[in-house]
Amino acid sequence: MEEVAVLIVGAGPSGLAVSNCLSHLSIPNIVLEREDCCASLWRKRSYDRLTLHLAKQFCSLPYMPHASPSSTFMPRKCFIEYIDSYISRFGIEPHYCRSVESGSYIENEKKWRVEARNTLTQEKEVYVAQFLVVATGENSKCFIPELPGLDGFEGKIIHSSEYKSGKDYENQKVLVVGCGNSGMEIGYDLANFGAHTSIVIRNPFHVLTKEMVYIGMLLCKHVPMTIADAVVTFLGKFWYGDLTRYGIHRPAKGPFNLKVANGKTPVIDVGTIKKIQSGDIKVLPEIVRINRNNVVFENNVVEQFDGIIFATGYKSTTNYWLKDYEYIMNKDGMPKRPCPRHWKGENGIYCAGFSKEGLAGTARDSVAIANDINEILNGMKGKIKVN
Ligand SMILES: Cc1cc2nc3c(=O)[nH]c(=O)nc-3n(C[C@H](O)[C@H](O)[C@H](O)COP(=O)(O)OP(=O)(O)OC[C@H]3O[C@@H](n4cnc5c(N)ncnc54)[C@H](O)[C@@H]3O)c2cc1C
Ligand SMILES: NC(=O)C1=CN([C@@H]2O[C@H](COP(=O)(O)OP(=O)(O)OC[C@H]3O[C@@H](n4cnc5c(N)ncnc54)[C@H](OP(=O)(O)O)[C@@H]3O)[C@@H](O)[C@H]2O)C=CC1
Ligand SMILES: O=C(O)C(=O)Cc1c[nH]c2ccccc12
Repeated sequence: MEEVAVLIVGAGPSGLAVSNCLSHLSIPNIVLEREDCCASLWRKRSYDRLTLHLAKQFCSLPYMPHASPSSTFMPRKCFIEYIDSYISRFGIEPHYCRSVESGSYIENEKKWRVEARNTLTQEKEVYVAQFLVVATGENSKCFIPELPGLDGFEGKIIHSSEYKSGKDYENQKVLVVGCGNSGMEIGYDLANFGAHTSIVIRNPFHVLTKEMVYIGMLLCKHVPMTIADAVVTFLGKFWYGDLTRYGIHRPAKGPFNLKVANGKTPVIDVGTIKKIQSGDIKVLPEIVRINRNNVVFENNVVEQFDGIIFATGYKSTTNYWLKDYEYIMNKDGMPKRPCPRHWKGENGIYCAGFSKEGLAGTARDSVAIANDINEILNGMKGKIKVN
C-alpha cells in the first residue's frame, strides 16, 4: 500500500498538468496511467494527418507556452514532442501500466482508496490519498452504436481511434458513420487516398474554417460569447453558402455556446466540404439496418460497402471504476456541476479535463485544482496563475 497527498488517475495532458502544478507548490502526488506511455490518445489513438484545430496559444499546459518557431496549428507529432519535453523538463514520472479498477471514499479515515492493476505483473496495488484527481478524459472509451445487423457485416469495421490513414482503402467502398471532426477529416483523407467514400450525416452542425474559430476564440476573450457566435456564424455562412442540399444544416445555437452547453464541437473544415460539393464524398442519411455488406439508409437507398469506419465519438469511463462517483460525476461519467465549477467535488475529489473545452479547459482546471488543494493544505489562496 502506498500513501500520498494527491493521487491522479490518467497521464493525458490533464493528469500531467495537474501533477506539474502540484509539484510547483511542493505538494506530493502520484500519477497512475493504464497505458505504457503518457498522452496515449495522441500517441496511439489518433490518425497520421491530425493537426491541432486550435491555435497553439489555446493548447498549452501550465508553465510551458509553446516555443515561438513552432507552427500556429501544430501537427500531432509536434504536440507529442511538446508533451515529451513537458514531462522531462518538469520531471513528471507517471506510474505506467497501472489500470485503475476502483476508487472509493473511506468515510472514517477521510481518505480515498484506489486499486490499480499492474498490467505487466497482473498484481493489484493499493493507493491511499487525501485528494483524488480524476483525469481519465472525456474520450476514454470508443463509442459504436448498436445498429440492426451490424454483427453480420462482412467487411472491415473500425472505430475512428484505430484509423491511421486511407492508404489501405484505395478503390474500396468505405462508409464513415458520424460527421464530427473525426468523421469529416477521415472522410477527406479516404477520398485523397482514392477510396469511394460516403459519410452519414443526420443532425445539424456548424462548419467553420480554423481561421474563423481562431477569430472566435480571440473575440471570446473580449466580448460576450453571443457576439463571437454571431460574427463566426456570419463568416461561416458567407464562406460556405447554403449547404442544405448536401444534408448540412446549421444549428440554431451559435458554435461557441453550443460547445459550452452540449460539448458539440463545430466541424473545422479541412477541405471535406469541397469534396462533398464536387461529389467525391457522398452524403447519406441515418442508417436503418445492415444486411451482410449492404447498408440500408433512411431514404431507402441501399449501398454495398467494403468497410465501415465509426467516427461516432467517445464516452467517459469514470463511473466504471469510481464507486463513489456521485461526489463529483453524473451517471454518464461527466461532471455534475456546470462549467466553470465542474472541477471540484465533495470530500477531496476533483476532475481535470472534463470542461468540454479541450486543452484550454485542461490548463484552467489544473491550475484551479492545484490552487484549491494548496489552499486546503497550506491556507494559501490563488498561488499559481494560468500561462
Ligand atoms: C482526435 C482528437 C483530436 C483532438 N484535438 C484537440 C485539439 O486540437 N485541441 C484541443 O484543445 N483538444 C483536442 N482534443 C480533445 C482532447 O481530448 C484533449 O485535447 C486532451 O487529450 C484531453 O486530455 P485529457 O488528459 O483530459 O484526456 P486524455 O488525453 O484522454 O488522457 C486520459 C488518460 O487517462 C488514461 N486512463 C483512462 N482510464 C484509466 C484508468 N482506469 N486507469 C488509468 N489510466 C486511465 C488514458 O489511457 C489516457 O492516457 C482532441 C480529441 C481527439 C479525440
Ligand atoms: N484536429 C482536431 O483537433 C480534432 C479534434 N477532434 C475532437 O475530438 C472530439 C471527438 O470528436 P469525434 O471523434 O468526431 O466525436 P464527436 O462526438 O464530436 O462526433 C460524433 C459524431 O458521430 C455521430 N453519431 C453518433 N452516433 C451516430 C449514429 N448512430 N448514426 C450516425 N451518426 C452518429 C454524431 O452525430 P449526431 O450529432 O447526429 O449525434 C457526431 O457527428 C471532439 O471534441 C473533436 O472536436 C476530433 C478530430 C480532430
Ligand atoms: O477540438 C476539440 O475537441 C476541442 O475541444 C477544442 C475546442 C475547445 N473549444 C473550442 C471551440 C470551438 C472549436 C474547438 C474547440
